[in-house]
Amino acid sequence: MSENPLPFRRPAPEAERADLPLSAYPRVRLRRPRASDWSRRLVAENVLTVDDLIWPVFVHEGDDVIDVPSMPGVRRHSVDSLVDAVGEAGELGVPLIAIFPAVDAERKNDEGTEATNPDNVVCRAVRAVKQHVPDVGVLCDAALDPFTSHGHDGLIRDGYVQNDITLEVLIRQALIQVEAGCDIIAPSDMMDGRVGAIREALEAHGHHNVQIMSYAAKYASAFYGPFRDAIGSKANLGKATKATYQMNPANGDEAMREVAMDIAEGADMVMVKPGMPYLDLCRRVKDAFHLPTFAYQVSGEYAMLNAAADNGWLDREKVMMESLLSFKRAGCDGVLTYFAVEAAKRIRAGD
Ligand SMILES: NCC(=O)CCC(=O)O
Ligand SMILES: [Mg+2]
Repeated sequence: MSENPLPFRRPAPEAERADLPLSAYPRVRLRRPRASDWSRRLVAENVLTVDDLIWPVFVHEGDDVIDVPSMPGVRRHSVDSLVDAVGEAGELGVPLIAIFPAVDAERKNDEGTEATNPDNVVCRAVRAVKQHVPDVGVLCDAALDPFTSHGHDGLIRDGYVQNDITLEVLIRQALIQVEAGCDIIAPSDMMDGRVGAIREALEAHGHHNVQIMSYAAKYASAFYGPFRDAIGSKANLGKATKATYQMNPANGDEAMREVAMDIAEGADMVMVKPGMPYLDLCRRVKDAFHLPTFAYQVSGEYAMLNAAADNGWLDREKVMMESLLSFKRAGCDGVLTYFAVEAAKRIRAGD
């Protein structure tokens, strides 16, 4: 544990105190190692590599490719154009993509039944990607929000998103995605018990090596707005809140309980979401649990950096790289980011 369990600070013994850098100036000058580029590189504590990048992508039923206005540079792909885009990401060395569907309105209903259709657009996209770009890992969400006419992640009875009946649907959704070739299931619904339920079903069906990356600490955040434009769920959700299942941004200790529960239920890796406003949780989770830990730099974070850059207020490439490096410094093993391909290109170019 990094926290000091004692309620008071132990005074440093004299010998230790003599080594404190502040008292040692000018013997100690922290600027010495910063004086040249080679030295800054030599002592860098963290580095962002292409292996740290997970690329979220959008796919829809049509043959056209549609720009997402609130996420400059992000597109809703057709299955064919998705395969090409993933091919390019794979060439750059991006290890994993996350596929999100924009589902046609007429396929949505209150029960989200399209989520369990083995020929839905997610499964078709997974099959196509695994056929043409087999060396890139594929992650799929388990959650109903892209498929429900109310935009919630679960089934509603008596005006409440019900936990236990939703689990049954999530299990079926996870299984069809795995049968289509998905490598990692990422439950993003925040129902209690979903990781255990999905893990049990995967084991029972012989899918022993399918990993679960749990959206363990997923907050009821206002930073998801542009994502809802991209998958077309914003109008479905309207002014409704997801606060009865996603976490309160005020809470940190509760996130630790969420993570502990998901690990106990069989998660191989966990995620904190959103990213930049929640870096404290990344650090706490990594320090406490020592398992692969990821952050999702969500659509609103991407949109905000782009909007400022488009106004000339920020240097887009620099804030992209700095924001991604901050996830490594906070203890993350990797980051889901809409910048993944661009960042990979920059890393490959050596700058
Ligand atoms: N389950 C995936 C998301 O909800 C993504 C949110 C975002 O990028 O804003
Ligand atoms: Mg949970």
